Amino acid sequence: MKITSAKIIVTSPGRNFVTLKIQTDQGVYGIGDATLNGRELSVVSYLEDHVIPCILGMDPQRIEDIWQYLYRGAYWRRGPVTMRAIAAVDVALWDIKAKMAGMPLYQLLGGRSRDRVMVYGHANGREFAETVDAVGRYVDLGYKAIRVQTGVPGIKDAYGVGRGDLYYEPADARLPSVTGWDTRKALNYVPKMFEKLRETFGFDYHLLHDGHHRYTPQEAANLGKMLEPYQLFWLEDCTPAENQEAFKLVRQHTTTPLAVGEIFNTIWDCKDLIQNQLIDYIRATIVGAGGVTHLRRIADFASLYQVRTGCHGATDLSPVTMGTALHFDTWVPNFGIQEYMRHTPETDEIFPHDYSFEEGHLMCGETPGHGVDIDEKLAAKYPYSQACLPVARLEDGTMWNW
Ligand SMILES: O=C(O)C(=O)C[C@H](O)[C@H](O)CO
Ligand SMILES: [Mg+2]
Repeated sequence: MKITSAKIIVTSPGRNFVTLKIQTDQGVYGIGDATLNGRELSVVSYLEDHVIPCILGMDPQRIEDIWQYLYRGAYWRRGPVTMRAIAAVDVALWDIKAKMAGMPLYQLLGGRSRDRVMVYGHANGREFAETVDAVGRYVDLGYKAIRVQTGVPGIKDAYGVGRGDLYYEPADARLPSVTGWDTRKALNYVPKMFEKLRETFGFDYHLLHDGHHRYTPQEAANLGKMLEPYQLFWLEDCTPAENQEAFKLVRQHTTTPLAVGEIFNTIWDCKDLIQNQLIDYIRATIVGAGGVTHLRRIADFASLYQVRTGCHGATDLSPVTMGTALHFDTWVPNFGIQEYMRHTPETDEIFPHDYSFEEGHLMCGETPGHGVDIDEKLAAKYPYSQACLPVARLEDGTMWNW
């Protein structure tokens, strides 16, 4: 069996998506997601210039070998561009293998570990009342777990707020727009928000919060401690994780569960965090961390330390990643939760899929493969349009982490 062609489809139904379609000499094709929000064309170039020429003629059944070839063979390892390109190939090959086997992907991975996959949605508001209303809408939609971000008085465009409710989109301008940050103001406001939410909705719902890399380890420890009475499912990205040791300080001071990893590319980014049990949930995802082949390696390693999965699932990950992640989540023994921000109806139309939502859970379908396809004619109607993620500055103008 041979790979006969590989084609890249860029489409922008409100946001950019990069999809790789691999064709074989047996007439079976597979698709993979290669979207890197705000840097889409860099992955397109990496695929076109360096990856596709190498894989043409290879045997698509040799998924592991092709993964190793693309990872080791480049000599230059890791990084978001390289690992997304590898992920796109890997997912397309798993799609092909599962289609050839006539099985939904989760069966190839080892079969079902659960009936359905608990997901969390994103609620946000500019202040308390609006945020409480937003959470209420998610409760009405049936969600059992809700990530909550709130505007903070005095902070311009606080992270995760005011960029859409069901269809959140942070990449909003050709050049990065400038948002603000003030840790003191956030620390004053965020715990009060969760107090209000627990008063209103009780403790039956899972609540989550994303610090989006804004706090120092000491500040993150303080936040985690203040949030303890509200029993969060997790506090995400409470401090930047390039220095994995930084989480020791946070861990020593709080029992609030910690999640990290949506920007991780390989097992090496989280090795110390996992083996030192500094986190509870690993957020690495299919498209970000080298596809099914590598994410499985991370999850298996994490299982040794009782760290559970919580795959990134923002809308900049296309339905191809969501569909594949749901097969992965259905199989993976140490599953925690799956993030689920809804794609717009236009996006769903371009990417027909067989997964479905019910009572706060997603279910993958039984179609052979990962269950997601692409309508190329429709995709062509939405040409690429450059959009960048914002940046953040402190009040005195200092650059901070967005
Ligand atoms: O979904 C999350 O937890 C995020 O932090 C979303 C990111 O800001 C988004 O994926 C950036 O493109
Ligand atoms: Mg996040």
